[in-house]
Amino acid sequence: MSETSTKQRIGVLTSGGDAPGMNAALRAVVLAAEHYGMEVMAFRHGYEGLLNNEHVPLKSADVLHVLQYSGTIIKSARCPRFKEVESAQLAANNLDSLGISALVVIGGDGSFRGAHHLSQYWKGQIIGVPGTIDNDLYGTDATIGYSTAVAIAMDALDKIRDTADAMDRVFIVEVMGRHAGFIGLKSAMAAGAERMILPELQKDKPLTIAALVKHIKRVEEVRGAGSYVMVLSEHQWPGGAVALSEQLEAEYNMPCRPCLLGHIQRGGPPTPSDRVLASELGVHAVELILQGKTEVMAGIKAGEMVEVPLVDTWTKKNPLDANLLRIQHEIFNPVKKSTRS
Ligand SMILES: Nc1ncnc2c1ncn2[C@@H]1O[C@H](COP(=O)(O)OP(=O)(O)O)[C@@H](O)[C@H]1O
Ligand SMILES: O=P(O)(O)OC[C@H]1O[C@](O)(COP(=O)(O)O)[C@@H](O)[C@@H]1O
Repeated sequence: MSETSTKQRIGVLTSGGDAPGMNAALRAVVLAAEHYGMEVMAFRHGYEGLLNNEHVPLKSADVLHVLQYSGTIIKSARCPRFKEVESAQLAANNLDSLGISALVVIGGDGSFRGAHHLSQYWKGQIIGVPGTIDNDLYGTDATIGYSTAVAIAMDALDKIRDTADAMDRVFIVEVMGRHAGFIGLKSAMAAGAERMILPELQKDKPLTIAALVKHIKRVEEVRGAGSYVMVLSEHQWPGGAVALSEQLEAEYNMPCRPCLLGHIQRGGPPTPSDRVLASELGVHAVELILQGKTEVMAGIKAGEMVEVPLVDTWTKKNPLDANLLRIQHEIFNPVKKSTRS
């Protein structure tokens, strides 16, 4: 506690890959904390800032008009050394020296693992706020940033469709989500893609070029010449969309173009859904602190605020939406089961 203040002091940081809406979550944490008579100390550059004592007080004036921007005003980082015991001990000492009694970690599953690691050496409260475009955290229907990433991917897919249609071309559009196909599935459905290759589906039935070519040809037989747009989650093919499209051309003489969306999916104005989700979850995190909770993630389930044990968020998995998969694979697939071999 600072000498002049008797207010409860809480810490906050953003960690891992930045996600659209993180600023809205920060704003919500700061406004809620002030509302309840607490003060906020932010650590810049995620866990790096916690280790380097790179901290800055955050007041409501600092978070005015930030919720419409992606990125994070306190910066984010990946901090591999945080896995070490000495790092957690150092972080605990730094938090105690600053009189911080609770820490809000805005990030993904790695950041929550880091929070759990810290909890082994620090007695303060720790609350997670799900901030990742990948939507791969158990216990919440949505993570902050996911809606924006899907909207960006859909917008790109719509644009690709225009040129693909004009030239009767095959396109492979690579989207983010190293281990999770949520962005791929939702954007593929939203944009009417002919095919999607997602990490979860790859486990049962890995993609082969022969199967892909067969599907492309069957679609052409059914519909006539036209466009074929495929959504490929990153890391699902050696060399990604570029290598796959080169192989299609070289080995099957099938003109194909790759398009990598990459970090575009993490920028631009967050969608209304992400802004509102981040606002609700940021306030919820502060209210969980007031309730004395620790080692939980503030989440949302069927419109209700929930708290999820931090460990569950990465040890358990949300499956891909089975109904969306069924519709994509069976109802929207131009190639019907009876004609597939
Ligand atoms: N097992 C772990 N123990 C301690 N810290 C971890 C652990 N896993 C991840 N972290 C910390 O969390 C940071 C963010 O994790 P990362 O997986 O990169 O992003 P995200 O939180 O978005 O999933 C890492 O750079 C590291 O500092
Ligand atoms: O920005 P980086 O470090 O290149 O990481 C890219 C990765 O970050 C993400 O955008 C988000 O992942 P995390 O939430 O795990 O950080 C992934 O979709 C992508 O694979």
